[in-house]
Amino acid sequence: MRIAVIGAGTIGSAVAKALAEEGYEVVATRRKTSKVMWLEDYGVEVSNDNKAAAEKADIVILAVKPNKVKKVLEEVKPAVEGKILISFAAGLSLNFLKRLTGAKIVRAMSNIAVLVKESFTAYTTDDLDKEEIELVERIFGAFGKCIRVEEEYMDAITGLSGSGPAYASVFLEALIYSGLKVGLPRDIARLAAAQTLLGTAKLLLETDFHPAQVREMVTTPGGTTIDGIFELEDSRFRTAIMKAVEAATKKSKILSLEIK
Ligand SMILES: NC(=O)C1=CN([C@@H]2O[C@H](COP(=O)(O)OP(=O)(O)OC[C@H]3O[C@@H](n4cnc5c(N)ncnc54)[C@H](OP(=O)(O)O)[C@@H]3O)[C@@H](O)[C@H]2O)C=CC1
Ligand SMILES: O=C(O)[C@@H]1CCC=N1
Repeated sequence: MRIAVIGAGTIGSAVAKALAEEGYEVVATRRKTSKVMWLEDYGVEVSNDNKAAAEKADIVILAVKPNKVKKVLEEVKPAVEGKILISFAAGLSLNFLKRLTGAKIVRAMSNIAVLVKESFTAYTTDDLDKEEIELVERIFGAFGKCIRVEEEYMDAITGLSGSGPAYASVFLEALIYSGLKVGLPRDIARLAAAQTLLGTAKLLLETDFHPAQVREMVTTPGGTTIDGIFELEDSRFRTAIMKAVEAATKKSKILSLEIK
């Protein structure tokens, strides 16, 4: 199975590395190839020839920015005819992508945790048979967890879990920073913050606890946590997160309108 990753930038290079580590034959393209020569250490072939890469591949993954998709698809159109084409471009619909190629389209949204095989990938398609779905899910399995969803959810997924590592990182940065404020050394603050977020996420994934239950379990009456929660509520922390996800979702929706 040979996979071409077109657009080996932030997410494309992470995807190429993850697939190569899983044993797939991978070619990754971008114009400034010097920036990703490190991928060769993982057995990835690096190239600046999208057309040749797509021609030789069984499956093509598109990881260029949304505003570059049209140009790249014009270039590789004959080469991807009838092949599975997975697009990671935010906002671009199945219909938009289908109008540009005769490929079997999968619209997907992953996140940067591909780098540690803990990504969340949601995808939608109406072109693939059962075997092809299995194939695509095996590919996404190299990145972490994956689910198939209706296309109507893809913009919301983009706003929540595609962009999510950025929100989580802002929260982590704030936790680490506050650790410094209350006197912790940097390395201890970093470890305490990251492990706490990881542990809490695991609690949700491995038990049936609702986050509100976890919050209640931690909040000892008259104890320390309630003083922290009081400050968070006063700062409308949950409203801020909801506004962030809503704004990113809206942006995903307008991207395809902008790139008509
Ligand atoms: N970053 C993330 O966490 C996520 C991003 N995405 C999606 O992935 C896509 C890429 O995002 P991101 O990785 O952040 O962006 P980057 O800018 O880091 O990567 C895009 C890459 O595309 C390359 N590129 C541009 N034009 C061409 C071309 N004609 N042929 C081949 N390669 C080209 C660029 O390299 P060069 O200039 O050298 O050609 C660049 O490295 C977007 O559509 C985004 O919506 C999806 C999920 C998560
Ligand atoms: O910011 C972006 O547009 C991309 C899509 C999801 C994460 N990064």
